[in-house]
Amino acid sequence: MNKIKISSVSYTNSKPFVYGLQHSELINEIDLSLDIPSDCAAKLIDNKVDIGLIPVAAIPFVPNANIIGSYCIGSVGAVDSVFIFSNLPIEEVRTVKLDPQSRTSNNLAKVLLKFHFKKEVEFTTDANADTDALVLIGDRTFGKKTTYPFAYDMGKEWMNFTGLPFMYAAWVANKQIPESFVKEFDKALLMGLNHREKLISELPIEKGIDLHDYLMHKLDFTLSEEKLKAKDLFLKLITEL
Ligand SMILES: C=C(O[C@@H]1C=C(C(=O)O)C=C[C@H]1O)C(=O)O
Repeated sequence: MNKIKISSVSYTNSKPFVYGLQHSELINEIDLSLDIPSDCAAKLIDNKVDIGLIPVAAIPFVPNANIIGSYCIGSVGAVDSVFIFSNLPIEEVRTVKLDPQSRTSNNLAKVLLKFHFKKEVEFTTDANADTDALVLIGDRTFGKKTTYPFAYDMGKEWMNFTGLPFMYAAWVANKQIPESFVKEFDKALLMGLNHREKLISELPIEKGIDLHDYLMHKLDFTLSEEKLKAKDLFLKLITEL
């Protein structure tokens, strides 16, 4: 049988999932690559992989997209790695630089600025642009909370706005995946989540982030009804931007 091709996120947030996959029997049946989120999405859209841990904002662009399994990358309130970092208070921000590695959080920034903060701002993808604020996600945010005058945690702001948790990335397939595989896949992911304490003890200490708090409490990996509701609302709001 051909191996099932899977693209997972290369950031610390996904290490429990990767640990579970790498330490299960399933590793012999899959071809696992680790990519930045925008590449996870591109690979799934281009059918270079069968399953991807992809930004939820990219789901509408995946042919035959179906969310599989019981886990995701989410948070119930603050997440500690998805920020608008700013030189000015949000009320005064006029220009925002987007993060090329992101699909969800760039759109989340647009949704929050328009519907929550009620601001019309200019967005740019030009890496060299000098802007009032910028979107940044993943490990590159570690330690930066205190280097900018203002740091807006978008998981927290989404909660303030909607009262809902948030789902940043979901396991999505672009074709029907056998149920028996999904069952084993879920088992491997859960095993990884259950080994977080061990995994954390082996991670290098990062300045400016409490990795134990991040992986055990800030991130919330359960694909709950509430997170699905948040995903639907988020995708609807994107169409109204
Ligand atoms: C919590 C995070 O969630 C993520 C944010 C994503 C995005 O903005 O597109 C995609 C995948 C996840 O890695 C993070 O990267 O810090």
